[in-house]
Amino acid sequence: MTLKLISTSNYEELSQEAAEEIISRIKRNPSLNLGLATGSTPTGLYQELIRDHKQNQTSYKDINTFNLDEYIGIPKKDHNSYHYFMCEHLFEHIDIPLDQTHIPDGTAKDLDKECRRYEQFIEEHGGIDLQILGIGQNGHIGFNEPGTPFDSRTHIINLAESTRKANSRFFESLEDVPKQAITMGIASIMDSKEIFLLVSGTSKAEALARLMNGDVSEHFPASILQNHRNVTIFADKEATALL
Ligand SMILES: N[C@@H]1[C@@H](O)[C@H](O)[C@@H](COP(=O)(O)O)O[C@@H]1O
Repeated sequence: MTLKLISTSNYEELSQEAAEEIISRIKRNPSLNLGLATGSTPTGLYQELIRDHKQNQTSYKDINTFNLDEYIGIPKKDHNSYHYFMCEHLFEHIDIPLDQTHIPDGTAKDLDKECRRYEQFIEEHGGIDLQILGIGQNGHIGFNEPGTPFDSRTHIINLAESTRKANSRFFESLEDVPKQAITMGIASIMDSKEIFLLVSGTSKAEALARLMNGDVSEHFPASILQNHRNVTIFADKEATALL
C-alpha cells in the first residue's frame, strides 16, 4: 500500500499544502494535464491557486484541465452545473484559455457518444498527470457510486439517494437535484499518473478510515486507491479522527 497521508491541523492548511504541491508540479511541467474536482472540499485549494496566480504570476496558459464529472440535463450556464462551478471558483480568475478547460457535456444529445468522446479525448491529450479528488461519505469518487465496476470508463451513473441529499444543499430543493451524471470511470481515474485526494471534516472521517484500512472492494469505490502507485491524501484533523 502506497497511500501517503499528509495530515494538517485545519482546512486552510490542507488547502495551502495541496496548492503548494500543485504549483510545484506546474513549475516542473508548465503544460501539465490537470484533473479537477467539484464539491466544497477543493474550493479552498482553488482560492489558494488564485491567490498564488495573482501574487506570483504562476501561469496556466499551457495547462489543460479535465473535470471528473457533470450532471446530466443541467445547461452549462445554470448555476448548478459543474461548468458554472469551475468558471466561478477557478477558471475566471486565472490565465487559462477556456478552450483548454474540459468538462463532460451533460446536455449532449447522444450521451453514450459523449462518454466515449471524453474518454478518447483525454487519451489523445496524453492522459492526466495529476488528478484532484474529493470523496463522498459513501466512498464515491467522481460520481462513481458504490457498486461501480473497477474497470469502468467514462459513463452515465444513477446518483445514489444519499448523494442527491448531500448535494441538495446547492439546489433549491431535493427534487431539483439531477438523478444522473456523467462521470469518468474508476479505471479512467486510476490511469492518472498521480492523484491528490482531499478529505476534510468529521463527516468524512469514517470514509477516510475505511479507505485507508478497509478491504479493496467495489462496495466502497475509493478503496481502489490502495492499488494506485502515487496517491497523496491531504486530510485535516477532523477527517483523521478515526485513524
Ligand atoms: N461529484 C462530486 C465529487 O467529486 C465530490 O468529491 C463529492 C464530495 O463533495 P464535498 O467535497 O462537497 O463533500 O461531491 C460530489 O458528489
